[in-house]
Amino acid sequence: MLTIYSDAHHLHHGCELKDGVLMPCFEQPGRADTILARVRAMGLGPVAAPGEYDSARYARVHSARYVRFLEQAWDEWAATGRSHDALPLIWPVRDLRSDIEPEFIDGKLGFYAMDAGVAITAGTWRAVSASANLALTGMDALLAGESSAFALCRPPGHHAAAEYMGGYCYLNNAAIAVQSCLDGGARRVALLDVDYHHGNGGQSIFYQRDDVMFLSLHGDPKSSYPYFSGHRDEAGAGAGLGFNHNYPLPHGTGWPAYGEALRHACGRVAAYAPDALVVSLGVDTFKEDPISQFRLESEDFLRLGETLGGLGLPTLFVMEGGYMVDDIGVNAVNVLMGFEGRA
Ligand SMILES: NCCCCCC(=O)NO
Ligand SMILES: [Zn+2]
Repeated sequence: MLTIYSDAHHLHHGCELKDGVLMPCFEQPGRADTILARVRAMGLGPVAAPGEYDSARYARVHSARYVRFLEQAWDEWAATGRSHDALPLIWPVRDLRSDIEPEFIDGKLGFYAMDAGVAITAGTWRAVSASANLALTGMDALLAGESSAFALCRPPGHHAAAEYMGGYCYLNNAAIAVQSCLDGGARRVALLDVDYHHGNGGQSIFYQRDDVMFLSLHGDPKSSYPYFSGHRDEAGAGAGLGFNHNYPLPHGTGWPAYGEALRHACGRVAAYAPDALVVSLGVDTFKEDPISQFRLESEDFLRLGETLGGLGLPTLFVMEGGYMVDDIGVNAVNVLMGFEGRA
């Protein structure tokens, strides 16, 4: 399996406000480094650098003004004389106005964010755009005939929606790849999110469309981040009604229940008969993950990959979450090995 990787991710490692404390973000460079080392140790396949793409490709799923915000945010922040990480401090919730984009950077940060898990630093834009380019490069490989590819994206993207960032995510790498697949001639694409946290961004972007089926297995939002999306009754809207499927699962979920939900989701994918499958691959479903509450073991990720391989679809894996750095390489690559039948 081809892996797409860039060292540019080292340019980004901000702080986050977690449990009321400002701390180094759990979404750290060692995550991608550990996965890359495992890719190489297991001989998964060639490792390629990403191609260069115009930011207009990101604007196929994000708004142009949001992409411009991401590109310019650090400079606008630094122009105020601040050299530390930029974080949102106010959000347009409930009856506050969100129809007028603030001019000042502190207002824009909240206008374009859903939470305080998205620090912006001097290198964030370069890291974020490189991460999206990994996904575009992986999708170009599928469009050129590869049966599968792995975009080792960092930062992740599945919480980012058309006009907001959040949960360590800035550009929705997987959604950008899905749209690129359709722009490349596909009629239908399935986006399956196996990260512990609901992929609210991908759901939101494709919610009213029937050319993308979105499916997500995740911690029940009644008790898991992002808390405000991912319920079972979110079925799509308009032309998209019936093409959005959520599988909220309780704290403590292990492989038996997870595998059952995954097989059900795969049955829906098979019935949809897409031209390609994009997988938002988070491995924070691991039993030792420091910020999540499922109980998957490392061997279960082999089974997860095998189950996806059974679909027989051209498949792009896009890296999302997973924060037990010591085990993230084994767990992520186990999915890919299982997919290839090398379990
Ligand atoms: N800062 C709150 C928790 C963010 C979760 C990020 C993640 O792994 N999403 O998939
Ligand atoms: Zn996650």
